[in-house]
Amino acid sequence: MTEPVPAEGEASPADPHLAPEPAPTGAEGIAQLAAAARRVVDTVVHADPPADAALLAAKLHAIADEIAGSGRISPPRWDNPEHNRDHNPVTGAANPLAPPLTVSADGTGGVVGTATLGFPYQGPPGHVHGGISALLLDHVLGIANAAAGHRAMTAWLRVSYHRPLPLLTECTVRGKRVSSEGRKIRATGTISTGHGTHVSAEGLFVAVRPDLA
Ligand SMILES: CCCCCCCCCC(=O)SCCNC(=O)CCNC(=O)[C@H](O)C(C)(C)COP(=O)(O)OP(=O)(O)OC[C@H]1O[C@@H](n2cnc3c(N)ncnc32)[C@H](O)[C@@H]1OP(=O)(O)O
Repeated sequence: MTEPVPAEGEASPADPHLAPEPAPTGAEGIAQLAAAARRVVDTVVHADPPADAALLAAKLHAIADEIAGSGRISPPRWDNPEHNRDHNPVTGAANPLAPPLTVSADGTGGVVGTATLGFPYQGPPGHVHGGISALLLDHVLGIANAAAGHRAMTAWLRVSYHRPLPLLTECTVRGKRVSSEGRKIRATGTISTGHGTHVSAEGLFVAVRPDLA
């Protein structure tokens, strides 16, 4: 069947270029750039080397130069929640390294997040690198502590790998503060899929000194 032809000067609703989204600003714009950069990384990691790789690399450098031309954000500060939230490598919408994991309260005093990890996070073939699992748990336990009112640094984290965590499979990351004693906070967490628990962790965190927080 032939598509109806729009009258002269009339935008065709089928053509996305004729009805562009309003230009994003601020955090939304950075999140959009980060999502595009994430896609570039994911594509590059499992691409066959293209014949024109040098040309494509030059184009990517030109794009990076153009983005850098708009300047840089101010240095990170402990008391800047926007930086902490948007730029971290786990949940940060502004960080192309972040899957990103989306985290919210789990209704029982802990926090829960989901993510589907692709090839940039691969360790054993077809499975997530153990260091990435530790990263996710470290951060989610930190968020669980923050949600319970404690901004704290990891003193130690003990991670147990029960079974390999598959790539390209939605996983659920949970964290919960279990106790506090002075500035010392203990928290635990898991990474699971429909097949059960793959990774678990427990950690000791120490509340950030008041002169830093
Ligand atoms: C919305 C926000 C969400 C944020 C989520 C972010 C999560 C990010 C998690 C991270 O990745 S944090 C980065 C990785 N961790 C670090 O870089 C920490 C490096 N270490 C330090 O900065 C300090 O060693 C530390 C803050 C952990 C403790 O130094 P302090 O000078 O503040 O504390 P102090 O040494 O006085 O110790 C306080 C208590 O903790 C105990 N402690 C400290 N480190 C310990 C350790 N490693 N093992 C066992 N206990 C430890 C210490 O014995 C003592 O116990 P008591 O009160 O019973 O005497």
